[in-house]
Amino acid sequence: MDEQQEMKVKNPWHRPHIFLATAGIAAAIIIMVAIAVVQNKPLQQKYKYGIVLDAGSSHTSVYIYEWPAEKENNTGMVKQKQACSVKGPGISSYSKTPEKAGESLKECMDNATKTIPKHRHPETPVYLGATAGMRLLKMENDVDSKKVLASVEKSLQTYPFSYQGARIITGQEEGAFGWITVNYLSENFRKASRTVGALDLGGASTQITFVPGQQVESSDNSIDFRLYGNDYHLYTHSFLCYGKDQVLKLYLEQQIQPNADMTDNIILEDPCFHPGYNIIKSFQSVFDSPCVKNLTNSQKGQNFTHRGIGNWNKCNQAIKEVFNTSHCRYSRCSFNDVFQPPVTGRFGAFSAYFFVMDFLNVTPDHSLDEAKKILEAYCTTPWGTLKQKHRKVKEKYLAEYCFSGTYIVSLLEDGYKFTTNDWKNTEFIKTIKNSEAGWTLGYMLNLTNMIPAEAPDTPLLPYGGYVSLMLVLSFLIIVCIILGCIFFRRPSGPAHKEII
Ligand SMILES: O=c1[nH]cnc2c1ncn2[C@@H]1O[C@H](COP(=O)(O)OP(=O)(O)O)[C@@H](O)[C@H]1O
Ligand SMILES: [Ca+2]
Repeated sequence: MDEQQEMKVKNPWHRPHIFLATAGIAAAIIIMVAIAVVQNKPLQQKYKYGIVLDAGSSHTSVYIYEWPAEKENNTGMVKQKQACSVKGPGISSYSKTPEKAGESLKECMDNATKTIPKHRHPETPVYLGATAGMRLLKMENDVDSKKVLASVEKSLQTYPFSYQGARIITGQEEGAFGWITVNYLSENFRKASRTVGALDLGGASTQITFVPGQQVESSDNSIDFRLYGNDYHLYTHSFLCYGKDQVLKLYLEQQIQPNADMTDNIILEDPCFHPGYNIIKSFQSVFDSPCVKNLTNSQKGQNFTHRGIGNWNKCNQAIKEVFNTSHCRYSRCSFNDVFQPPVTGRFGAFSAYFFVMDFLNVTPDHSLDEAKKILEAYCTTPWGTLKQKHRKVKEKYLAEYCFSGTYIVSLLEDGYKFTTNDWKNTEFIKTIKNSEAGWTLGYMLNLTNMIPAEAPDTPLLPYGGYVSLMLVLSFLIIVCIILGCIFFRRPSGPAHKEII
């Protein structure tokens, strides 16, 4: 055999079965790599969007939510993309200039137009829900409240989105949708875990919602949902006038005891305000709501001196007076003759609960007694010292944190009958996984039917597992074919002999 012939025989590529095997493995590797690349390539996510305006008593917020377009019915998928705080007061404050209510939304709605991709605009729903500020305005003046709603409606209809209506939501809706939001974001529905109760504190009303351990005796307080294959029977109540701004009016009304011939020299020595706090206020500014009594015209023009004395014990005692516990037509009540079963389980307390407790640095690690000590120290701090220390904090908030914090503790303890253990089970929260806790998300999920009543049929394997299994099986089949080729190929010809 000459040298050239020997080279030819020893070159493995000249043996078809080795060539076949190598080519097969290479093909398998290329296919696997190709699939892996396609699989891991960040697919261009297709998102859908929804907008909810929370028209609260003190201000309006515009929330934009987003969710992957293909997974609408999967709980845990909808997230808050953006929140925009509308400049100026809540829409109910525009009762005498209703056209300004609609105008006030412009900046945040223009923002939403920029944030949401243009091709999604026509299918993006927009909802406006107004809460207790508008409930009170409606009680006071139905025509004015309709004008305000018409004004915001007109403004929202000028945008390229799918306008779905502006309305005053009920207190039950506010409570129930807040509960849905916190449990949806905590994935308690999907995992069928124990739910958490929801506590919302606004400026004009406050809500408590939880799954009770006993029958709800009053139909007004009962609400049922079937979510993800489970039935939930909720207890919920909304106390109008017990948000932190309106309850301050109730409290001041009790403190001032106006008489028919009020003089200009009335001085209110207030234990819930700081020593050194001394401000002249008009009676009108306190008695300007249906939560408190009507003033005569002469009383309306008069002023009083609001003087702080910073006495936490007296403040706490005085606040308890806003809860009427003298009557209860049910087996048990919270206050004001409202049925309430004993609280049970964990609670998430949001909105003003969070703002106040966050400012006062009260955390779930503090016991109820420690929280009271912190409040006592804060309430007795002179007003001048506080203003020096917190120059950037709005003066109105700063002056009212003593009252609001003491009210929160009293609402939980004296109002809802929280024990020290229930307090430990309560967390003050602003957001869950970057989405704000509040009624808006639950409201949108409900109106868009995004939480299915029944749990969807889950595939045997998750998508990732399915792809991996298919890859492994394909690889094994290819290897088997190649081995089969090698194994069953009859050894023949001189080339084969010469290798051995
Ligand atoms: O930073 C803050 N510190 C203290 N209170 C705040 C802060 N931001 C908002 N608030 C208060 O939270 C409450 C929000 O109530 P909202 O306007 O939602 O009323 P509603 O829910 O009763 O209609 C108001 O009392 C408002 O003053
Ligand atoms: Ca609110």
